[in-house]
Amino acid sequence: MATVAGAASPLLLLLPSPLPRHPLAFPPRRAAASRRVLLQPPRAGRPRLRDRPPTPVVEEDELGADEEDDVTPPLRLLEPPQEDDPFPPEMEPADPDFYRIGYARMMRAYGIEFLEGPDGMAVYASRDVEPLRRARVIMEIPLELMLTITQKPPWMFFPDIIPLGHPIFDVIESTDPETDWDLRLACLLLYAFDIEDNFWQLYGDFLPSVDECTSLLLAPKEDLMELEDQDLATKMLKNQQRTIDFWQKHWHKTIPLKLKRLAPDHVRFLWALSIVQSRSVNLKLRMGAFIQDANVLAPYADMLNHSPDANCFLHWRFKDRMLEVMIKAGHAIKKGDEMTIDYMSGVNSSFMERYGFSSPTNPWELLNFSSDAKIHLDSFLSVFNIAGLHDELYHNSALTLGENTFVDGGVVAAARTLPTWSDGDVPAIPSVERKSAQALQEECQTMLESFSTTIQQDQDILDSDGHIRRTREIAIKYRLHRKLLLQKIIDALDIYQDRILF
Ligand SMILES: C[S@@+](CC[C@H](N)C(=O)[O-])C[C@H]1O[C@@H](n2cnc3c(N)ncnc32)[C@H](O)[C@@H]1O
Repeated sequence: MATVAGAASPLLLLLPSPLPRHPLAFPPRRAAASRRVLLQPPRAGRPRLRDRPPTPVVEEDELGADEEDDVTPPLRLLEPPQEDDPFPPEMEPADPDFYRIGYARMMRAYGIEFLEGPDGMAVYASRDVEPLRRARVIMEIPLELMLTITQKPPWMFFPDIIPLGHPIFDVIESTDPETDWDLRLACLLLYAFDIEDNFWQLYGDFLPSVDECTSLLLAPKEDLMELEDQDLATKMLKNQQRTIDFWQKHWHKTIPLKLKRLAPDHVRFLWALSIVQSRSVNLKLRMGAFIQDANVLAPYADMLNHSPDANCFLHWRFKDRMLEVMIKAGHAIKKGDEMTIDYMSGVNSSFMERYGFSSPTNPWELLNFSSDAKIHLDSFLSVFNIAGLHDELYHNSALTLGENTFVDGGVVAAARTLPTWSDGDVPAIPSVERKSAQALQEECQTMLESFSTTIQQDQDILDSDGHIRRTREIAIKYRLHRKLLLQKIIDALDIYQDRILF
């Protein structure tokens, strides 16, 4: 397995040498391909170019509740002392950490490695971690390595890399900060790529290329049709059009070269927007006395994949403006475990719209049943050892013994999406329950048959040796995942009928 450890760091280029080599440094651009060792062999026609180490909402400190969260250094401490204006003797020494801000701070990581996995680059534990009473930091990313744009006017971006008068400034200024956060961040990202030796110019080599990106913004119409979800396909076509309209409006023929070269064609802009949508996080930043909601691209943390049972979360450390990735308290980690965060609680179509992936075991997935049949909620939950209320259904897989791995996010989704009833202590009548379960199974079967392909046919397409475009692959997976969930619900209703108590 390839790790990024021991390679030369693009960060070093930003720093006055000599500096110690960072253990998590990425390989330089030219070496990237040769250092690659994959967990899975690369598929024909789609070489992975990267040894690369989100979008999720950051859990931030309760303001004022954290000991660390109290110092925003007063601005005057930023000013170098003037000869005729010495510091008054009573002035406190400045927090030395504050002066380390700038490109002098590097990303730090502990006990993890960045590896290629089945879902692209991902973060894995490089050692065991005992369950802890408190969350433990595994990555620290300083503010100055992140690209940040505030959501509300007066908008601010950070780092302040755009010189006054550069036309990209006006392009960003023309957007609506409330609705166009992604267009704005894409402009900032494209600009950062254009600055010689800027961190992002180097980090860009570790981002997925146009061919590797899973975003449906890059999907041709024929791939969108493979989704077999008209609503999602229409939405994505609209999103593509919005992006192309924006690009055409600002990248017309008469613009200066310094703007033109940022996105010479609309595909470049669509790609930048895909990167921003699939890798940014929302963050509350404290700017002096103000709290600002901001959209942020956080390098390295953006290599974390999603899981609804994530073992990590993101945390903004106000004191020294660090984004931390932390292991959740109480989680035991084994060497080789994937470290994940929870991007959001949403249905597969929402994940597809923003990130370009879906899951057959997404516990939040929903189906529309039209039948009047209902099964008894508590009986269904108790058969599968699921607890909780409708929006917080919970299955403790640690209690599941040995061979019984049937219960997964798909069964939790079944409990959430099946039409159910519950009436105080009124018990279920088994014969009525069985009839209802069968009616719901029939409806699932009808939904399955409404697709143009079967589960087997989809699997055959995905397993075939020929080259398959990334966006076609994820579109086929999306409809397959829906079918797998329908099949899972049918199987769960079989088990329910067998095990219902009377
Ligand atoms: C924030 S990035 C994570 C790093 C990414 N795997 C990479 O290769 O750079 C988000 C992207 O990772 C992939 N991804 C994340 N979580 C996933 C999951 N649970 N299943 C499949 N793909 C996932 C999707 O392509 C998504 O757009």
